[in-house]
Amino acid sequence: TRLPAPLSRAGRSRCGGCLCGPRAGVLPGPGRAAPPRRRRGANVCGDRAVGTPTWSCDGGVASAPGPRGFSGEGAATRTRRERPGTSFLDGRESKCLRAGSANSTHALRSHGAFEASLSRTADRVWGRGALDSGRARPAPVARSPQAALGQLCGPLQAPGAPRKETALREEAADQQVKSLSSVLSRYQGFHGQAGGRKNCSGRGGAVLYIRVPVGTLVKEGSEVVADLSCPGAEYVAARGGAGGKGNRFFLANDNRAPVTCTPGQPGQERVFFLELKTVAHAGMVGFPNAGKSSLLRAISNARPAVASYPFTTLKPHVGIVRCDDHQQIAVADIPGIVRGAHRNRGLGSAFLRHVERCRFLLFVLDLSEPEPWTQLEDLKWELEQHEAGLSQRPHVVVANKVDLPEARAAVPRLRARLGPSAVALSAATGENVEALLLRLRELHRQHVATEPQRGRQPLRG
Ligand SMILES: Nc1nc2c(ncn2[C@@H]2O[C@H](COP(=O)(O)OP(=O)(O)OP(=O)(O)O)[C@@H](O)[C@H]2O)c(=O)[nH]1
Ligand SMILES: [Mg+2]
Repeated sequence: TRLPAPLSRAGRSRCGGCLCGPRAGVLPGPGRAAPPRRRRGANVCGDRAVGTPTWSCDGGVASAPGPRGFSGEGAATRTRRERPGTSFLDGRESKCLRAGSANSTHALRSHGAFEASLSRTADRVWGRGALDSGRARPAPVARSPQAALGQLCGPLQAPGAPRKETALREEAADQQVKSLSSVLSRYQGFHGQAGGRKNCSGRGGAVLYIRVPVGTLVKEGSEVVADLSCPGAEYVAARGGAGGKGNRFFLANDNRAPVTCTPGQPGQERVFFLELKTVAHAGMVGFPNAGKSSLLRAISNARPAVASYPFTTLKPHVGIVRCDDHQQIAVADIPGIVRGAHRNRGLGSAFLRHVERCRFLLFVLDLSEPEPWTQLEDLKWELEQHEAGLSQRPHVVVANKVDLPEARAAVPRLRARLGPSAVALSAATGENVEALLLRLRELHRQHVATEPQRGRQPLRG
């Protein structure tokens, strides 16, 4: 009659007289404790099938495929351990293996010229080497993109653990980038390195910068998470997962030669929508054919298209006006607005978002039209429909085409209606353009005096 195997202190049966715990090839179920680690020199047992996670009492077992070197149930001694790889953890050495974190980013550009969407999927890199018990199994992480959205994958490392490998994904506002067309449709981050021998930590993954134009709004769903409105502004879009723990982490009095490591955690997965709002000091607002593009050509080096048909300009152009005192004023030529634009007439009001960022406005009226002052009322009405208070920003009223006889005749009536501050000029001939530049300079000076100093935002909080 075979006697039942003696019980260990933990209440588990020993096999073959050695001190090992559950038999190799058996996964510890819920509520069942992981096997204790074997002291050096203790007996080893366990049969195993290749590809099945297994345990041995000394913890020197890898995930699939299973390690070699142990065979036979109840084998009394271990004669030699074969290394499954160059970085296999040897029970006689203290080494640190770490898993790098990995991330990848997808971007889907939408139809609009100023919108793009970014999404990321997390990748994972498992630690090389051995996993020996349930304790070393990685925590389950959400796999579906929806479940993983906004998730910072991987727990923070315990004190004393090797340095966390973190890969950052960032967006940086760059003045050299003029549109979102340079933003690619997919980004993949850099992996952290695996740890090495002699207690060496792996190098963290490098920072991947995505350069976007100044004025980019970063949205996550409908929520605005970052407003990169000043040069050099940065936003950490996604963080890499924490690195794995090397076997040094598992060093204990009863385990002087740990051969356990943990894998790195998957990185963060987030989906962004990028929206560009043109940033300029002054925005030119007017009806189609009022002469906005012609005026921008007259006061700056910008060369927007000019034609005698409405809606020549379909996207904003920014020109730089250089003043005598070396100040530079950015002036944006906004596509024409018609009555009912807020009800989607004409080009609609989508591009009015570019006006939101302008510190002051130039209302450009076509003085050759009958009753040009009504244009001003309509323009202000449309701005108010888009955003309350938008029409109240500091502004200059510009009456264009004064070179035409009917326009010149309308100047006194215009002044009577709008006051003497309205600037009557001709973009075509350059008549009285200096008066507009002086007004621009004055508005810019007021803006600089009132605008709070905004420096470069910190990279990490
Ligand atoms: N006579 C005269 N014609 C002008 C003047 N400024 C512009 N024009 C003409 O007006 C027409 C429209 O000029 P644009 O500069 O394209 O007008 P716009 O406001 O940019 O028009 P959209 O881009 O459609 O909104 C062109 O045929 C210009 O030559 C001006 O000062 N005098
Ligand atoms: Mg134009």
